[in-house]
Amino acid sequence: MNAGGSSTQGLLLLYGGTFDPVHLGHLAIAHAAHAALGVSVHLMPAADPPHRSPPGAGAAHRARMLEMAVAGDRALVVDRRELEREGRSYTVDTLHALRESIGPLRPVALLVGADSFVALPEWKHWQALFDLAHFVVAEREGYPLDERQPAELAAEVATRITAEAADLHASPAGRVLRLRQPLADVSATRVREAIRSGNASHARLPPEVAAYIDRHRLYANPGAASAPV
Ligand SMILES: Nc1ncnc2c1ncn2[C@@H]1O[C@H](COP(=O)(O)OP(=O)(O)OP(=O)(O)O)[C@@H](O)[C@H]1O
Ligand SMILES: O=C(O)c1ccc[n+]([C@@H]2O[C@H](COP(=O)([O-])O)[C@@H](O)[C@H]2O)c1
Repeated sequence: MNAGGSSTQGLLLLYGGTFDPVHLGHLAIAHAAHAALGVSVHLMPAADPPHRSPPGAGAAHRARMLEMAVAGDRALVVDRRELEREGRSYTVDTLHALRESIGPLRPVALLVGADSFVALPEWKHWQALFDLAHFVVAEREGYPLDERQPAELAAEVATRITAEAADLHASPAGRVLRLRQPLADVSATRVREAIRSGNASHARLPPEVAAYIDRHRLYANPGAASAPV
């Protein structure tokens, strides 16, 4: 198998998120996953993310900021599949639709942060996800994976964990790889809070994204979410 990623049969690595807005922590783990797995990372903004209150910026703004953040970066691409679907962006629905188009054999992996992963048992049909994709779990400041995993998740992980990236290229789904990247202590919540309270948050953002937020006055007031792109 070609682990280099250009083949249509190579590992497809999806990185779903609200990206409200995309920040340097997101880009750091995407690059770490690219380095570990040798394939491009498809950053997939959720149109209507489950299990959280509505984003501060509309989907069109969030996708535009992502496109600016990855422009010219050959390791990262924006994947718009969840923007093209009505209703809540449940991951299991996204993966079923993907499997209908690519079939059962191509390896697929989902990149998630440790805080998302420890909440996996709250996701829709969470156990079915392991039949559809691998997981690549990025460590995150404040979320020690070994301590925070609920027992039902730890039981699933115990039989699936691998330290070998090659295992994710060798089967379609079902393995869990831990990504030990340098931690970037950044969150979109803190970025939004800083902007709302009048503080610049540029150090945590790609410069084009910071300029876009300023230009469209995003996150400064509640009406900005649906303002035109
Ligand atoms: N600094 C980070 N380190 C590791 N993982 C991260 C980091 N920031 C985000 N992630 C992961 O990226 C994915 C998408 O995150 P999301 O867009 O919700 O960003 P966030 O910073 O967690 O946002 P918010 O504060 O609004 O919840 C999630 O799986 C999350 O765990
Ligand atoms: O499918 C679910 O039930 C589900 C519940 C929570 C989160 N997710 C997905 O997990 C990814 C990260 O979510 P978030 O809220 O941290 O941006 C994003 O792709 C979400 O759609 C999915």
